[in-house]
Amino acid sequence: MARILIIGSLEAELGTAARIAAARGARLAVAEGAAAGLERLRGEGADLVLCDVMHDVAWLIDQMAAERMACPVVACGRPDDADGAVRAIRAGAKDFLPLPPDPDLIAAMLQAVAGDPERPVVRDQAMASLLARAEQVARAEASVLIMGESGTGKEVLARHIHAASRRARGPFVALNCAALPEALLESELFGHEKGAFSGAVASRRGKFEQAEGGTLLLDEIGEMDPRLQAKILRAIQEREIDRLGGSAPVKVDVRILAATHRDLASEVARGRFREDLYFRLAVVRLRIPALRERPGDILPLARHFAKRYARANGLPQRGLAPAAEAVLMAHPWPGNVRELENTLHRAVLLAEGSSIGPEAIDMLEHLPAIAPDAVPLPVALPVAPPAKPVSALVGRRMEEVERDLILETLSHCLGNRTRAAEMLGISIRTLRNKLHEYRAAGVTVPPIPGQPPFALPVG
Ligand SMILES: Nc1ncnc2c1ncn2[C@@H]1O[C@H](COP(=O)(O)OP(=O)(O)OP(=O)(O)O)[C@@H](O)[C@H]1O
Repeated sequence: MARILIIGSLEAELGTAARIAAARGARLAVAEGAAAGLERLRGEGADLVLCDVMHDVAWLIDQMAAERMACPVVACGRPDDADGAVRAIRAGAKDFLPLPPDPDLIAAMLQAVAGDPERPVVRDQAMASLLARAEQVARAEASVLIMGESGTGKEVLARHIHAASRRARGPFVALNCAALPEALLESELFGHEKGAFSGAVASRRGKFEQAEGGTLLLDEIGEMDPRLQAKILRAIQEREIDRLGGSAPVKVDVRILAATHRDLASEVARGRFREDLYFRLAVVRLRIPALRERPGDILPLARHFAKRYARANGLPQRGLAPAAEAVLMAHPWPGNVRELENTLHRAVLLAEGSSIGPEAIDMLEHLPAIAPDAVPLPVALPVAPPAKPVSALVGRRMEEVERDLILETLSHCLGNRTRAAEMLGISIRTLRNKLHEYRAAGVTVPPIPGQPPFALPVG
């Protein structure tokens, strides 16, 4: 369940955004202004902040950075307030949500921060027995280590364990340990006292305290620095944590789930992961098979995503043609469920007939990530439909291929930045920076839907 902090008045159109988010299961908190919002973030944290551009978004973002808070901020305002939008984006807002809000955009934002609230789709026997085991261990209090390749559904499984546990009514808090530099990760996890570092003007509770009575997922734990590994071990063993700069430990009642795509046992053997922490975390180990190891899940998942993305895009529901099913079954899915999801998202947008045919199944080739600040690429660049093998791209410059892919994806998404970034597996900010570069080089960029092309010069 996503925890959203809304900064602004609910009487205006922001209230509509709040109602849509609440109807989709988000847990809401409201603050009247940026200072009050910051105060709530120090206390309870949030997965996402929606801030009306009437308030000082730039101050809020600066303050959050100074206090080492990593939560994304989305600015909201009238679509004709281009100045407000530009200011907010320049200040570091992740996105601009035009009001009145588009329910699909809110759904996409919620999904991006909190994953899919639905039950995992499972058909293959390998996965069904894993799910049964997960439900069985959910009721215990032991830590669980979830292993599996990237995109196999580790976070989905963690949420399922939380939902099936006695802590289901408590919060589920997730933190990606690979996404943050060490200092930021430390204060995200443990919080800090006033004066702990130069920007710490007030005390703040970290994720451990925010997850009180619930579950904390430490995603990509294999990437964690050994110093922080020691602190996590202490939190599990002693059930208490130390805020940065704190003088007394704080008791915490939190169940820890950890996920990794690495083979942690061999990380231990290489001296890169603490053995004692490994044994603490791995009381129960669940390994999610790669999608190619559970072919029985491919078509049920594909149908599920086809339905979901048709609904999200306001398109008619279409089934998969047998030839399209054959293409899906023949692919090895190195990017696992996330790759399948992106493929079906594209297919729903590309399909033209009464069913989704093989021509709409447009697999991506797997090349190394290009953008250095992109989120780990679940499916990599560039596009190579079956009729255009990757060899056709040989001789072209990487940045040129990347540009074509980005612009093409954006026009498939009818200019919708949030969806395009999601499909490309990069952050909205990376997408925006790229578009800005292209525009500066004189390339035509599809406008934001419902806005004139010049309204938002930053993309
Ligand atoms: N069984 C499933 N049913 C429905 N959706 C799924 C399932 N498994 C994965 N997904 C979807 O696939 C995407 C990737 O899943 P998830 O983020 O849980 O993978 P992950 O293994 O945690 O990835 P990473 O290692 O990159 O963090 C998500 O959008 C998720 O909703």
